[in-house]
Amino acid sequence: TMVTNDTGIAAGKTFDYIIAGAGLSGLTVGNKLSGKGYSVLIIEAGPDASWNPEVFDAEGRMFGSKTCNWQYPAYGDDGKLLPWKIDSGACIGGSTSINGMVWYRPTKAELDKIETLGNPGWNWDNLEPYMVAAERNIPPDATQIAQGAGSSPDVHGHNGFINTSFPTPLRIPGAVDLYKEALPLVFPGLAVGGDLSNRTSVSSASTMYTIWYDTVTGKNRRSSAADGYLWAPNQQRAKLTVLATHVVDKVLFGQGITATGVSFLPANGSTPSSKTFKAYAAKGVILSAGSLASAPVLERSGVGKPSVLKSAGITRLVDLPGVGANVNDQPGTAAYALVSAAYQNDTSIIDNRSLFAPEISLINIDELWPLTAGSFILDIASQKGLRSRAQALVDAGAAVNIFGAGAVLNASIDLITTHRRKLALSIFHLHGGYKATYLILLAVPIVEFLAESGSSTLYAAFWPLVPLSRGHVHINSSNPLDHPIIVPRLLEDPFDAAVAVAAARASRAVFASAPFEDIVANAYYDPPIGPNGTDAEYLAWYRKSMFGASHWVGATTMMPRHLGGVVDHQLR
Ligand SMILES: Cc1cc2nc3c(=O)[nH]c(=O)nc-3n(C[C@H](O)[C@H](O)[C@H](O)COP(=O)(O)OP(=O)(O)OC[C@H]3O[C@@H](n4cnc5c(N)ncnc54)[C@H](O)[C@@H]3O)c2cc1C
Repeated sequence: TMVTNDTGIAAGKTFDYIIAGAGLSGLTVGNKLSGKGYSVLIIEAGPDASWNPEVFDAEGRMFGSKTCNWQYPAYGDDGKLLPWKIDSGACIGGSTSINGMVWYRPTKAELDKIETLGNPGWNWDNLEPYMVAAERNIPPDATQIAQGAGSSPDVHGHNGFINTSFPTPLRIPGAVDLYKEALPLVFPGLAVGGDLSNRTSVSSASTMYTIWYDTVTGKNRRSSAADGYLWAPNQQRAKLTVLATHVVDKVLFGQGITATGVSFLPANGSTPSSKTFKAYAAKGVILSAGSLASAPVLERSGVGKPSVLKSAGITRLVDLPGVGANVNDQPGTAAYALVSAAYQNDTSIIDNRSLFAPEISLINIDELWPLTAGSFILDIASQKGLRSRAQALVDAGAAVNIFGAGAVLNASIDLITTHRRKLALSIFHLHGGYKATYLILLAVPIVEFLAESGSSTLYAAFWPLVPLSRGHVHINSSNPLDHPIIVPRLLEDPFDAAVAVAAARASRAVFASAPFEDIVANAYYDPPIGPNGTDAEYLAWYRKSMFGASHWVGATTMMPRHLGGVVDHQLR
């Protein structure tokens, strides 16, 4: 495999495929296509940082580091800069060179919904073999198992390219024990286990990461997409070229809007016009510049929302308003409890390691708002008005699970998912408040809850997992070296706000629970909002302290065009 910064390797040349972005998607697809004998050029804006311990040492990275990080600015609706920046990988390996490395599988219900959204074939049964093929799972050893790690071998691959394992040694086993005890008290019904990839029976477990333990150096090492698919000695390819430190400007189009190649330029220039080069693709161009950069490439190429293209002075080729719309990330924050003096130096409770989130929980809606007699879900079920309204939605092709009088109505979920914001709002109007949204979110976890330790604290980081709020990313000019304008609009939707407040309250309850009695000196340390704090107080704090959880999706959505989609089920 050729990895180079030399423009001449690509300028004016023709390849079977050209790929924009050497991150998770670009490297994986580039590896597979070149492995089948196609000539492939991957153009990556960032450098090769394989030498950098911040990238290869799994614990070498500090939170907020600028190495290999775009740190995109984020804006409010009012055009003002937000106080936090957006982390996104900016070197070979993309975000897998800087991410939290947390590894677990989605549920079948979640994956199957991608298909019902209008994407034939995108379901659990078809995707599961690829999950198996990607992974080389290293089971926990006896010490790790004794400390709460577990492994269900049949929910892992064992011969793939990405190493996954528990860290050596496991982090804060004493505190994790307490978390495992306390979490089900606060989230009744939460199933604690050892392996979070076993999603049929486990929703809280010690964390596995995309890492492997190097016995020579005694360090945990990051297993990035580059590690698995580019640098690995047994993955070298005669026909794969990676051009680093070059930015893809546009896709070149021929007749019938067929992609014929790309224009690109060195990443360190400031005026693009004089330094733009072209490379040609005989079979296809693949955009994999990440969820916040692929949409801008499309817009610069003349594909997007007409008003955006017009104000950037770009000639329109395709009117596709979904480009850059529908952006969403999970709004995260963290709440801290002060650890009592006696435990301040106990490394089984508090440590200084930078592997994120030793225990992770995925909270279902009925664990956040328990389903008890008299709770709103039973109220809703007994309300005739909602039943008939919901029936109307079902008749219109919506997917609604209505639990009432022992009956469960299930239907296609097309409409409710694709228009879920609209339908959620119409249900709101019927019943007021967010509670009715319960109807459409029963099947998937709605909060991710990470149990952690700080320097003198224990803390929980958390976020609504399926936010209904939507933001956008668009170009501001035709200059490919300018950052796009990203407007996240986190926590705009009332349902997201309700989930956020409930998660924040629950985090305090965890540290105020009996298992933490001896360990915690102040469960309400930061924020200093006590047990009687109002929802408004919690929400105000949440909005002030929140950041994007770095799981951005949506700007080039795969779904039918009439629903706002950008690519079809074959990613075209
Ligand atoms: C801080 C952080 C923590 C995360 N934690 C986790 C985690 O713990 N577990 C998990 O599963 N996921 C995590 N993720 C998410 C995961 O890493 C991403 O979902 C995944 O890497 C996305 O893959 P991608 O190929 O779409 O984009 P990326 O991997 O980001 O790759 C995109 C590449 O395109 C390049 N590029 C951008 N613009 C251009 C251009 N114009 N021309 C050429 N190249 C360009 C970028 O430099 C980058 O290398 C995290 C992400 C971040 C940022």
